[in-house]
Order: sequence, then C-alpha cells, then structure tokens
Amino acid sequence: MNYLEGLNEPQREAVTHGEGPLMIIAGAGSGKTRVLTYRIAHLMNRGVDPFRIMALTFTNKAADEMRSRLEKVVGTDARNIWAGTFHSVFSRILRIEAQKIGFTSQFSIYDTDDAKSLIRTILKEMSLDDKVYRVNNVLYRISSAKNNLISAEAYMNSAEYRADDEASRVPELGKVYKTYQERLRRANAMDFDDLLFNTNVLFRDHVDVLNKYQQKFHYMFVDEFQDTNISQYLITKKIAAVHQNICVVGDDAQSIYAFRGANIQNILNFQRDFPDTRIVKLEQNYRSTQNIVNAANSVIAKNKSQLQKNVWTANEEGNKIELIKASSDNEEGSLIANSIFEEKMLYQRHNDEFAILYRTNAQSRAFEEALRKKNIKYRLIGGVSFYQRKEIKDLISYLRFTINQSDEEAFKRIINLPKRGIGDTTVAKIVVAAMENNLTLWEVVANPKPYLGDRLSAPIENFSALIKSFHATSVIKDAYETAAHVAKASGLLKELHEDKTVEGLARYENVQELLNAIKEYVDNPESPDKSLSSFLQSVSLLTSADDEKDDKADRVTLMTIHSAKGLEFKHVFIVGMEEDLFPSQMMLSSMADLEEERRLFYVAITRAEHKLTLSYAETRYRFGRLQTCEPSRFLKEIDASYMRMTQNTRTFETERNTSFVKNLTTRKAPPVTTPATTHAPSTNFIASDTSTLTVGMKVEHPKFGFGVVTSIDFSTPDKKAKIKFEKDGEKTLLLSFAKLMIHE
Ligand SMILES: Nc1ncnc2c1ncn2[C@@H]1O[C@H](COP(=O)(O)OP(=O)(O)OP(=O)(O)O)[C@@H](O)[C@H]1O
Ligand SMILES: [Mg+2]
Repeated sequence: MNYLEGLNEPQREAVTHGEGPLMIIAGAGSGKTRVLTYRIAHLMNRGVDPFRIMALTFTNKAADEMRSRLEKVVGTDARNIWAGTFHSVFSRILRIEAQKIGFTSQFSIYDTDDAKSLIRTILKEMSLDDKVYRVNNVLYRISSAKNNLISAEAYMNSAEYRADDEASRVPELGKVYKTYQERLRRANAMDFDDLLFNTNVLFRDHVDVLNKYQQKFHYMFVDEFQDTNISQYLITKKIAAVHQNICVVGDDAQSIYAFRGANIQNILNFQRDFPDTRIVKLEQNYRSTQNIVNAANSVIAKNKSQLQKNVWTANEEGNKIELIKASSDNEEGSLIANSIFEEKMLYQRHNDEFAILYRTNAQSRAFEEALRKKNIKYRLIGGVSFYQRKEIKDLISYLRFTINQSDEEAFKRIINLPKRGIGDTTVAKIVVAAMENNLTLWEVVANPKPYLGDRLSAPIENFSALIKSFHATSVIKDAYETAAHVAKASGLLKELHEDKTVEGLARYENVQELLNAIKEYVDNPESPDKSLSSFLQSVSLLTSADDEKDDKADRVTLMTIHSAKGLEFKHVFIVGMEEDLFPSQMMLSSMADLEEERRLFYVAITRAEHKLTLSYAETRYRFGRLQTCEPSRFLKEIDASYMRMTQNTRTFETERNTSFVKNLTTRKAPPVTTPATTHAPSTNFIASDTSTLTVGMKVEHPKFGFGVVTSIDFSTPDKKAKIKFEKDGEKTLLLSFAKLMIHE
C-alpha cells in the first residue's frame, strides 16, 4: 500500500518532514492522528529502528489502534515501538529504574480507590474531620500539586499553598500530603500522578538515566498535545532535548483537561523550547459532513481564546442536526433507543456505528434501560468498570500482594478474605505493632508471635505461609498459572462457587473472565513478558476509556464526552443538553470554565461522521429529586440553519440564521378555535413570546394546563408572573423559564 497517496499536500509535507521538531495544531477530523501514524510508518520504511520510537497517546486503546494500523503498513515490527499512554510508557521506565529512586521494580500502582482508602486512613489517624477534609477534595489538591511538580516538602514550605489551605479551612493539608507520600513509599506503591512525578524526579536527579533514554529515543510523538500537563510535557521535552525529533499534534479547541492541570500554554511553550519548530496547518476535515463541520465551527467561534483556524470539508452537505425534546430523562432514553432502532431497520446500520455521549456517567442509566428493552446491544465505557468490581479487585489484590508484600491497601483487602478469623481488632493491632516497632505490616505478619501472642498469631501465620507459597509460585510460573493457583488456593473461587444466587454466579464468571484475560495476555506475543508483575502493570494502567473486554462485538457505545476524544462514529447522539448539566453547573465558576465546557461540546459534535442528534429532557431526576430543566445555552449557539427539530412525530425546519431555540420560543401560537376551557393541555404545544404578556391573558403551561395571568412583576431583571391555573391554583413563574402558550 502506498500510504503517501492517502494524504493531502500539507499532510504529506508533515509525514515526509525530515529531522527536527514538528508541530501540527489543526482542527478536529483533519487527519492529525493519521499523519502521526503515517509519519511513524514512513520513518520505519526509511530504516528507522522501531525501538527508537516513542509514541504517546491518550488511551491504551488509541495506542493499540495505532499499532494495528502500523502493522498493516510496516508489518509486525510495529510492535517494538514504545507506544502507549504517558502513564504506561513512563511506568515501564520506572520499573526498569525503580531502585534509583528508592522503590523496587515490583512496586504497586494504587488506583483511585486505593488512594482514597489511604487518605481516609490518614485523616482518621490525624483526627481530621472528613466532612471538612473531604476525601475527593484532598486527593484533588494533592494531585494538582503533583501535576505542577510541587513535592510534599515544597508544598509545606510554600506560603501560597499554606494561605490557600487556610482560606479553604484545610490547614493540615500539607501534612496529609506528606504522610500520604510516606505511606505510598512504605507500601512500595505509586499512585497515577506519581508515575509522572517520579519520572521527573528520576530524570532530574539521575543525569545518566536521562542520557540513556535520550540516546535510545531518536523520535518522539505526542498525540492530543493540547491535553498534556506540565509534568508530562517536561518529561517529553527532556527526552527529546538531544535529538530534537519531536512531533506533537493537537487542537487547542479540543483542550478539555484544564481542570486536571493540562495547560494550553504548552502549545506556546513548545515554540519557545524548540525554536526551529516547523508548523504545519491542516484545515480540511475528512470526517464529517458540511452541516456538522459548520455547526461545530459556529459553536467554537463563541470562544474568545483560541488560535485562528479555518476548518472546512469537501464532504457532502449531509443531514441537518436533529434536536429531540423529551419530557423526562426516561423518555429521552426511549426516544433515542427508538431512533437507533429505526435507523437500523431503514438503513441496515450496525450497532457500532452509533455512540451516545453524555456529560456525566450517571446519565447512562436511562439509555441502558431503553436499549435493553429494544434488545439493542451496547457497551458502557467508564462507569463501574470490570476492574472495579469487588470480586475482581479482591483477586487482583491477592496478586498484587503476592508480588509486593509492602502493598498495604491490598493487604487490608485480603487479610480476612475469605474469612479466616482475623477481625478488624487484630488488623488494628498489626498496624499498631508495625508502627511502634518501625516495621512494615508484612514484617509483623510474617512473624507475629512477639507482637500479638500465640492465640492471635495462628491464623496470621497461616496467611503468611499462604502468601509465601504464592510468591514462590510466581517466581517459577507465568502470570496465568500463578493467578489460577492463587484464585483456587486462596479460597476465593470456592467461596464464589458456593454462592448460588444469580449475582454469585455472575461474580464467579467474572473471576473466570479475569483468568481468561490473563491467559490471553500470556499468549499474546506483544506482551513485554509473561510474568505476573508485567500483567498487573498493564491492568493497573487501564483507563476508564479502555475498559470493556468484549471489544469486537457489534455494540452501541455509551460514554462520556471526555472518553470520546479522538474517536469517530457514523451517528452520534449528544444527550442531556440542559443548563446545569451541560454546561455543567459544577464547572461553571468563571468565563474560562465556560469556554472549557464549550470546547467539550466542540469535541462532542466533531465525533460525528454522517449524523448528529442532540437531545434534552424537560424534567430529570437529579440528586434524588425531580427537577425541571432548561435547554442548554449551547443549543442557541449552533447556527439554526444547520438544525432541525423532531418533536414527537412532527418535524419542522427553522428559518436561516436565526437562533434556533429563540426561534422556537418566539414562534407564534397557532390560532385557537376552541375556547380555553378545561381540557388536557395541547399535544402540539408551542411556547409563545411572553414579552407582550398582560394581566388577564389566558395561557397554557405544558404541565399546569390552562390559567389566567393575575399579575406581572417587573421589579426584578427576570420578569415574574402570577398565574391562576384552573387545576393547580395560583403559581408564580419566571417568564424566561416558564414555557407558556398564549391563547388570547
Ligand atoms: N487525506 C485523507 N484522505 C482520506 N481520509 C482521510 C485523510 N486524512 C484523514 N482522513 C480520515 O479522516 C478521519 C479523521 O482523521 P483523524 O482521526 O486522523 O483526525 P484528527 O485530526 O486526529 O481528529 P481529532 O481532532 O478528532 O483527533 C479518519 O477517518 C481518517 O482516516
Ligand atoms: Mg486524533
């Protein structure tokens, strides 16, 4: 295959660019990822050793996809590229160099649950109120500090951080951070942020190590560059410093991780750090129809801070963007499931051509239910993932502890599982004994008698003998054989097998499924090696966007917009287009945050190839209460000429160049012939322009039915009206929110 043929002029220029830094900042769907992949293929075709190439992508899935596309062009050599997420590639370096920074190469990787559990323990020990020191917030603050490369010591010495903690009523945060790091170290464990932080420390303090990787990697690639944070950028920049062959691709309009420390400034810094950078612009979108590209452009144009770009497409004009209004979140679910069902019937579409994107994971439920009712297969990405399930975490904890006996979070999970008479009090005694004698938990567990006496020690000795035998197995057997042995000999499988409930059966099958996954890993020639620790590393780094094992099946994809980055689908649904939900109320504290939400909307729109459907519900259960919702302000930002509305079965198009939602609410009510007396509200309800509303007018409300205006209050910026409804009595409504149809 001649890959150069499938490229336009600027794309080819980027692919065949010789040596030296290269930056491609271009709009969505313009072929950035394609260029990156083809450039790697091009280099390999010209004899560059794949061992000398590092490619950093956003998800493991993106890395896998890149490898498989490369294999098509250059063959199995592509497997030798160091391609993966920042976390996975850097943890590979850390495993090799662990001793240099005081860890062993068996270190555990704590996931968010482990990290939270550790924070909770520390808060308890320090007698800090977890209502003030909220675990999520504590972790968020620590994580932000790490991503800005602020160590616990630097944090405690920083007047700025201290003042901020005082102001937020968490003055002890520095100490919590410090203790947290000490515990991780004692457990021979790192959390996700540490993988970046410690790589920075490694390269800063060990020039010889840095040199080694600088010499090894002649070519560096970063996809989705707009979302790298300072910590990630620094590492990449250091490795590339010698050869200067670094190629970054990204789109400032798709930067959606500022809340996690990603810094758009990186794009500007790059030109400063690599002054010889060649910049290539790509403007032609190959992914989407004209309507979709234009709609996306009209939205992103509302952002003030952005680099100038002119994205266009030669694709067909395509369908108008559809807007579905539902009365409730459940109806939203069924309308969308119906729409998928119809399209499948009418156009022989496959499930995997559809994606439903939402702002928050909690929204998935209504769609899952509706799809299940229609027997449409779907896969949920994120949410409670396979690897977060209790039985899976249990076995994984056993495996983690088998190779790293300092791993305290794993220890706490398995010490009494299955029950072996080691209760919470005994565990507390072990913890105290370890602290008082300056030992690790394992040192106490391996030799408990001097600290706990004979009676308590017996079951603990059994446990430590078990772990020792597991460890011995792991040294001589591969990951699969070890795991299968641990599942059986620990008693976990037996316990699950005895539970004959439906859930119990599912849990048993899940554990079998995990064992299958390990077998697959061992048999896969692309795995770095067959050891248990290698497998554990690969699973600890699965991000929520990678989850889902049954990948090949034909399914509708359900996921958050954040996880949809870089992907494309024939027909995309963006659901929950409501104020407070999208843009998210939680995120909106400043203009900058609104712009980030808008970029997120831009990312969502630009995932669609042929068709885009937006939907909102008028009522929704949130935080346990039924709430009335208002359509999202973002709907008004799409130029109306690219949209049409589907309401029940009626479809109408709006005039050109008028704001769609405004148009919707100012449309004059149709003439009413029947007098407005007691009957059910109209089915084809269209809200009127209420600026001319006066006392005495008859109106109709979608929920409260018919009523008469009794007074209007002009004293507040939002006009309020009192309306006496025939059924529900007098109510005060905000006119900008209430949808009223005027009947005279
Ligand atoms: N020159 C081309 N000819 C035909 N198809 C192309 C060309 N360039 C890119 N494409 C196709 O267009 C689609 C979008 O490309 P790609 O995913 O590389 O874009 P991107 O810029 O990385 O998008 P995003 O910003 O969403 O990550 C892909 O399906 C790709 O195969
Ligand atoms: Mg891409």
